[in-house]
Amino acid sequence: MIQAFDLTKAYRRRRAVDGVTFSAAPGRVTGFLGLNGSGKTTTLRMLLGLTRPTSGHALINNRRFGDLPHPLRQVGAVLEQGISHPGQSGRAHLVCQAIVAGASRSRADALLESVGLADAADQRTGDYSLGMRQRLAVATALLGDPPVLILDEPANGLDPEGIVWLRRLLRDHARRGGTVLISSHQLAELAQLIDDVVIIAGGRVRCAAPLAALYGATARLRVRGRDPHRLGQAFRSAGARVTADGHCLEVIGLSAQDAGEVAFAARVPIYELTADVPSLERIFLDLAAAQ
Ligand SMILES: Nc1ncnc2c1ncn2[C@@H]1O[C@H](COP(=O)(O)OP(=O)(O)OP(=O)(O)O)[C@@H](O)[C@H]1O
Repeated sequence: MIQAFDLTKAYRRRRAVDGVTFSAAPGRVTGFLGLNGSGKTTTLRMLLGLTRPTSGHALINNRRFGDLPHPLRQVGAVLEQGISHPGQSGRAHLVCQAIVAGASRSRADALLESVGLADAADQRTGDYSLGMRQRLAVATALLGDPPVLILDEPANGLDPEGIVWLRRLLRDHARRGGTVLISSHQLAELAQLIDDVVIIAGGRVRCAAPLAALYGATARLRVRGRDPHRLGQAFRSAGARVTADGHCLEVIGLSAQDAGEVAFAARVPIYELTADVPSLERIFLDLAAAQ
């Protein structure tokens, strides 16, 4: 579990992060989205005890990062590239890090295999491509087999096969009860991976919700039924915004399932019900723009 409570970071007078509160739950993948400069990296660094908050605090599994007894066994992080010495081989880097994390050499070898770097293990990391460095960073994060993963743009530089691999890895981690917090600009990819979403803009959280609820709340339904007037009233009573378009109604604020239930309760037969669900990209841009 990751919890941020009113996290604030000011540089000189400017607040890069301003009262950020959210949580990322075990068993779920949480996407952390924001435009460039919105405060994502600063927030993630505060979660990991790398940047001291001006105010507020963060907990990982109910403790501040600095109070975790075995931090590398509790949290794995991918924060930036260039974590390894360019003259060191991938294997040497991972074996050194395994010693720090209290993991075995055989775990390092197994991870090289599972991230697809076995054949390149003895190459200098300075000669690695961006995608290979990302794979090595993910392997490093997994060394201590931590339940919590915090990943800043881990898909950067990964080819399509690498993205599918990462998606599987993170979903499996969550399925086993792990907590995953991931920032990414690749929204279409992210939409296939995440359960919950936190959107940050100008250092503030604009939205924190399950992705399904966000889609439901922003979906535009087109409904045609026997009695548009009565149907419109029933939808409005259920809290939706309704506009009439000829014999059809446009409904915002209800999921297709809820709209069906409302129509059933109002005893109005439905002839047609289609949902126009906006993409995560559209939702994100609308929320990020509403500063
Ligand atoms: N050490 C620092 N000193 C001064 N300002 C900083 C520092 N670190 C970050 N900032 C500022 O804080 C704001 C948020 O930066 P941050 O790196 O957290 O954004 P981000 O959402 O991760 O952006 P990106 O997607 O481009 O990586 C930016 O305006 C940045 O210039």
